Amino acid sequence: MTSFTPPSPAVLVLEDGNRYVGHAYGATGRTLGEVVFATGMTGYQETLTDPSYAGQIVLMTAPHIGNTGVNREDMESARVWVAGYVVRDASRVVSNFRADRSLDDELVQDGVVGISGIDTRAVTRHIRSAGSMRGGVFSGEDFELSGAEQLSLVRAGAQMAGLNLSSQVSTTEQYTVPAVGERVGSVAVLDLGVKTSTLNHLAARGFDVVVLPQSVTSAEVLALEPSALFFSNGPGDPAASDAHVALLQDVLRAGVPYFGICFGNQLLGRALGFETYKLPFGHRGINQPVLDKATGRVEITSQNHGFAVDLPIEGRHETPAGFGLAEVSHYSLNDEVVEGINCIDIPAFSVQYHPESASGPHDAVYLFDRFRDLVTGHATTSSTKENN
Ligand SMILES: NC(=O)CC[C@H](N)C(=O)O
Repeated sequence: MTSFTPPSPAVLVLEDGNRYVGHAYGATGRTLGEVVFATGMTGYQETLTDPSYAGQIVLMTAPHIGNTGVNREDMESARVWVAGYVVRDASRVVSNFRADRSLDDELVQDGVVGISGIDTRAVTRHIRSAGSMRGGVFSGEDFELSGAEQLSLVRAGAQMAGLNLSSQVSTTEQYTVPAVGERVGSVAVLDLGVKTSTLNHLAARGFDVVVLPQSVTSAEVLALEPSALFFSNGPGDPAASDAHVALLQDVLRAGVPYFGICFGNQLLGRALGFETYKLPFGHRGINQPVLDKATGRVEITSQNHGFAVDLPIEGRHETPAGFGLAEVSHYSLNDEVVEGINCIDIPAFSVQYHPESASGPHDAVYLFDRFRDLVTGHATTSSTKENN
């Protein structure tokens, strides 16, 4: 006779007092973080291993999660980074030829507390109107805590606004990913939570990719004499990253070409002297429409951000930090949030979305070619200047 073990209970508690009871999934215990929703219908493994999600309890709107398991090739970093995971229906069967373990096992291995059986549509609709907020998932013994105790733990948790998380996700040692094919130069990458796909895209454009810890100084970056500088995506509030902003300003003043993705776009905005602000519930998904103003082309993009640069989408703007003119190159067709910055007078640009996708459509991959062309074009211009 087989015996049925009922799933053990878990609860998702939001800081406004809302509670959603479901089943324990992944590691058992307690976790706190900012509750955000992600709308990608595919690609949960890439989402979970994107370091930008550190400190966040991620809720998937796709109702069925885990069916393709976890495999080695789709890791965007060495581990799952989300602080917690909320799903509707956790697949009990792994069904993919590439899978080498289940998502449940992966979450347990990385100590990530999750919850399944949640009406994720209801939570998403609530967050969409009330905004992202702090929350907690409680299972095992922590499920037995009183509702009041759970709520006070949630309310004592860190707010995402003002949080610097770079040191939690960055490499501590410098390492290099060698250029693939014909070498065009080297790019210094500030690892603020970089994804593997991004490094591979840069290497595939002929760059030796020198990945640097987030604690590096501008003097150390310049001593490497890189052909270009790149700032990655990453978790936390860009307004709490003053040291990275100062580093970027120093390197831009030295004339080094720059490309930034997501956090790297927000930090370029700040380095130019503009402000960033927190969005009500952010953009997280793989079908976010963005307009490329220069071409009029609409790109369907992969996104994951809760903050944005405060800059009018029309016109060119004098940069308060003295880097000449800058303009918005791309903006969101959903809500006109800035999705890209182009500098007119210095060789620097960035996008708020994810051209490396992983997961998501490949519409924006041309930006890596644009970066290579900026660097090689720039090298030609400087050597022409030197020759004259
Ligand atoms: N993916 C990212 O780089 C995210 C940037 C920043 N942490 C945000 O939430 O907006």
